[in-house]
Amino acid sequence: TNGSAPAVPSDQYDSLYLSPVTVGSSTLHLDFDTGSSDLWVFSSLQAQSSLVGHDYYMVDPAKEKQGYTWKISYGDGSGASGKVYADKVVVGGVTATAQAVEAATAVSAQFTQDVDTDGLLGLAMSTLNTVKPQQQKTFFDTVLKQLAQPLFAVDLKYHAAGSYDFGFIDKSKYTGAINYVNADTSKGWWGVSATAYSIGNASTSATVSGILDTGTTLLYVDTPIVKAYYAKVKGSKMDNTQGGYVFPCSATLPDFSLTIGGVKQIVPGKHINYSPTSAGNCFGGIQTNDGIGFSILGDIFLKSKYVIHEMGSTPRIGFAQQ
Ligand SMILES: CCCC[C@H](NC(=O)[C@H](Cc1ccccc1)NC(=O)N1CCOCC1)C(=O)N[C@@H](CC1CCCCC1)C(O)(O)C(F)(F)C(=O)NC
Repeated sequence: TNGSAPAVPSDQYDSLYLSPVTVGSSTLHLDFDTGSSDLWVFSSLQAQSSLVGHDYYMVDPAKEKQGYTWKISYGDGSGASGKVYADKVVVGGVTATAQAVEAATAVSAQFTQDVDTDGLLGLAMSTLNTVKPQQQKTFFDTVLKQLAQPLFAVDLKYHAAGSYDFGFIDKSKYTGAINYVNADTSKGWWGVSATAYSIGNASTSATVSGILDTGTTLLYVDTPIVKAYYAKVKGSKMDNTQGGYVFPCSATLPDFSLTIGGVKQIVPGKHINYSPTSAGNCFGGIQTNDGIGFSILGDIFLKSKYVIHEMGSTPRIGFAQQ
């Protein structure tokens, strides 16, 4: 089988993308996240007050995996925890009959106040799953054998609805050739490395290693690269109150590219103007990975590409131009 689910921006800046998923008998809107491996949902186990504005999973005690718990914390300091159920999960017509559904008993304030997100669907390796006493499979791992091809493809778009394809490559969603590289899954993520970057049409050799991450809004790379980029943006500065590089909203932003598998993967300058700030300037889509330890190729990087994540005998990543 195969199937496709839409990926709809949650706001006008593409802060995150939401996809409809049937969990048990409810349809929830989840953030598909290649940076983590838990499928967790807002649930009837939470206080009613934290459910306001959310769709949520009505737990069935008969489906509980007795004694199983989960607890996850994310790079931005948010987190959630709860209990585990085995239930039907359907994504774009692809059905997992007994998927581990992690029902929240508690979520951090950031999730409660973000009323669009009803949970996350992790698409990293199952080795990162937080369920105890026994780690559980991601949705992708659960359905892998029934998929026509062992892959999912990510088609996030700039200020528009895109899609996640499971089990097939949709030729209508890209142009030109697909360029494949082996994925480094040793840390549980979809790891890639670049051998150069370019700002405008000037190329510089450098090793940039990081992860593809649909659950991260921006593109985080090494500080020297970030400095070199904003040196080309008149009026740009590091603004600690805003938490990153900002610039005049009228600035012309150069294109940025990373060379992966010998092919330049270009991020259009337009995509690097992420959003206006409360201070009247604009916040950059490229920011420093200081404190993270590796680069994160998030939505700013992904939204100009069709990216195939193939879990074959050797995991591979395919890049194509949208
Ligand atoms: C800087 C290091 C990464 C930060 C990254 N978070 C982000 O990128 C959040 C996502 C978000 C958008 C809207 C509302 C709420 C949250 N955005 C964010 O921090 N910003 C601040 C800068 O401006 C852009 C928006 C993250 O933790 N991503 C998680 C998944 C998110 C967790 C919070 C809810 C949304 C999904 C991740 O799984 O992708 C991870 F890999 F980073 C991770 O922590 N794995 C364990």
